[in-house]
Amino acid sequence: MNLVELTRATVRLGGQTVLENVDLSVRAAEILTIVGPNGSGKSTLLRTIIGAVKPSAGQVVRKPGLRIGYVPQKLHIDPTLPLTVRRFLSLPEHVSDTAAAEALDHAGAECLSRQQMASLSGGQFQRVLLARALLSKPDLLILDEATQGLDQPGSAAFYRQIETVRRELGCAVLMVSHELHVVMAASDRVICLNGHVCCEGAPEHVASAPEYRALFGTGTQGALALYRHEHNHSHDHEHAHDHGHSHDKDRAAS
Ligand SMILES: Nc1ncnc2c1ncn2[C@@H]1O[C@H](COP(=O)(O)OP(=O)(O)OP(=O)(O)O)[C@@H](O)[C@H]1O
Repeated sequence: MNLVELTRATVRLGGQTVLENVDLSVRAAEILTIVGPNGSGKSTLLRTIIGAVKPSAGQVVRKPGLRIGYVPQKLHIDPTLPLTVRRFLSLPEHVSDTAAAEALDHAGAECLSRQQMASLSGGQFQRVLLARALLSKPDLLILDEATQGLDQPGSAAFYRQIETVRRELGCAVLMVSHELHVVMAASDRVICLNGHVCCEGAPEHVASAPEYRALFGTGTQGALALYRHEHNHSHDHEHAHDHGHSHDKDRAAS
């Protein structure tokens, strides 16, 4: 069974139709990315998937017992508040030292436990938010513009960590980002949204679809061509899902 299944989901907010007849499935262990221009309904779609927004028509079915981990865009913490990473992970519910250490380890933040939240860099802060999302051992990890404010190497490193998380924990990942070529290269499947699903499929397929080009132009073609080339020559790499050329992807991204 798919983790989440939307069937002809329509969402109206404030008298406006934000999503119309959206069909979407999230499959186990896949990395699925939603791209779309500003105001195209990406955040609303995530909120519908989580269950925070109810569709006015159509259906949303979540796998029974589905555990969702959510990494927000940002979280404001009063910089004058003394709060270590370890204590932050135990808010609002206490977690064991072992669980906290494991989550930090998976998020690539194992050495941050004793640091003050206020002293973290943007990239370290996002990794701590990722660790917090992993505490619930999610089947589905959702990231909404989780690299906003990070520079390009920082974002690329964060997406590499997401690929590692998926490989180590086997969770599905659903993300929204404006960094089209970086996230698309890291995805198994891409959905292009503009109130409705314009097109979907493998990153290469979406990047060359007329609907996608009409919305975003052809700016990502070079990066995706490089990605496809590397992908086709990845036989000597270790993991089917770890395309094994993250550095090439970073280069493509820069
Ligand atoms: N609670 C709400 N009430 C009324 N309108 C809303 C509400 N939430 C979102 N909208 C409208 O729905 C549309 C889609 O918003 P949404 O935030 O889902 O888009 P988005 O693709 O995530 O945008 P961005 O890329 O700018 O973050 C916008 O026109 C927005 O004004």
